[in-house]
Amino acid sequence: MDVFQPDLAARSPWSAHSDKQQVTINPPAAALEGTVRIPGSKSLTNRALIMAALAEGKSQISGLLLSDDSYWCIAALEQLGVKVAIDGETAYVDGCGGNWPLSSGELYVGAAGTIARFLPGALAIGNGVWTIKGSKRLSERPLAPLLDALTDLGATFEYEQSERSLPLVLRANGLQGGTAMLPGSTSSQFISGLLIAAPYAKAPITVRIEGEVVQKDYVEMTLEMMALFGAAPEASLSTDAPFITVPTGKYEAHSILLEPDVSTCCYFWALAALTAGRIRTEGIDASRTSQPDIAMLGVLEQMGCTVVRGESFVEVQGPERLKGGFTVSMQKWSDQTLTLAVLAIFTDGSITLKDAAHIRHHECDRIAAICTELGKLGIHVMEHEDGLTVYPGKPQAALLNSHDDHRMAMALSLIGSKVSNLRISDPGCVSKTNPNYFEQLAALGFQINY
Ligand SMILES: O=C(O)C1=C[C@@H](OP(=O)(O)O)[C@@H](O)[C@H](O)C1
Ligand SMILES: C=C(OP(=O)(O)O)C(=O)O
Repeated sequence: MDVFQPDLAARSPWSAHSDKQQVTINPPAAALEGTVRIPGSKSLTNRALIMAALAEGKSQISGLLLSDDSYWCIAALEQLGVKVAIDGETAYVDGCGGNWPLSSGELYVGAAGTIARFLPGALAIGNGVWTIKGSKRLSERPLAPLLDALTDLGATFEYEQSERSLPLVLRANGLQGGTAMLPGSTSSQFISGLLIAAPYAKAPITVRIEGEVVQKDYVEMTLEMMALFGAAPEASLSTDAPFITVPTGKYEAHSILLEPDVSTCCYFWALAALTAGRIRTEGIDASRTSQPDIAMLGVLEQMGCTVVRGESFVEVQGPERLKGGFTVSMQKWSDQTLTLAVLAIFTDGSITLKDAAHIRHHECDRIAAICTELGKLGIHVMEHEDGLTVYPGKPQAALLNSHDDHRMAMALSLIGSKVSNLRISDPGCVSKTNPNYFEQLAALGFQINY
């Protein structure tokens, strides 16, 4: 077994199964058929929580995700003195109007890239001294371009371990206006993080983006949410020199019902694809959602699935035989690279996934990790700098390592619909975005044993 220590300190009280060494998955006895209730979107939840906290007045956020990433977001906002009341999947947030009630303290953001990239700017608008810490992996993930941009706009950072990464101390003294430059190639979250804070700067901020933006739709999602909370950013994203200008102002409290998490839906749509089954997920209008992973549906159709896009549901029916033999650019929706890599095993031709070099900086080096784990199953894989090629094969049962990465665990679990006694280490890591994942599989007829 690999020597690999998950960072259990990043598991929140909303996690489950972090005490379990491994899960064994066996395929369901009957064809997969059913409706799966998917929890709220991580990306929408953390954006809404932070904007509601900055806003003037009381916001109601319904359809909230209850997972590690949202737990640490709420915990950090409470450390800043913001009152957040949770009732089921609804949060009531007493916004601070841009003046954080407290002016110093320590914030822990777990393993959440969204919080690590969205909070520094939001804190920099005020006056205070804040220590920000995160999981071991999050402390290795890139942050420098955002910190440099915030430094240029007036924030001061000191570093407790490595330069320009967590853990850090932020001395906030308001954000100046002006132009900030950010690269687009490493993480869209840097851009979102600066945009969220920008209305509270002392003068308008223009964010200029250098190079192509990975996962650009997440920037659009940020702009849409800012508009819902009353901001008026002006974006020009489709040009060679993309920029966004944000006028000064304040967010206004807003009541909002969040969509289910499309990234999580993808694992269930993939299960329908793999088993010639039929799975329906409720609450998503595929023609309107801003969540980029909705692109999965088009690729599933290319693989032979039948997809019904309802006004408030999506249903996927898998074919007798999945088709492969194509290349997909994952630049815009790279969280599903792992899911497609697993689907590729069970098709009639190799699949190449490209333009996803940035996922080497996610919860683990996802390209290296998926190649290693598929290799353990006897699957032929070619690793590329920006992706991988997966060749169809017959996986043998194995113990797979989830690399403390919720998407590794959820993607690898799909193999359990085809292979008996598939084992995955540290199943609790799914709680970053979907603590009840293995219970959802059990409800569909999988045998799940810890
Ligand atoms: O803004 C967001 O909510 C997200 C942006 C993406 O990150 P990167 O742009 O850092 O790749 C995505 O992978 C992540 O799951 C959510
Ligand atoms: C990359 C991801 O998360 P994060 O928000 O931590 O970047 C993810 O959920 O796949």
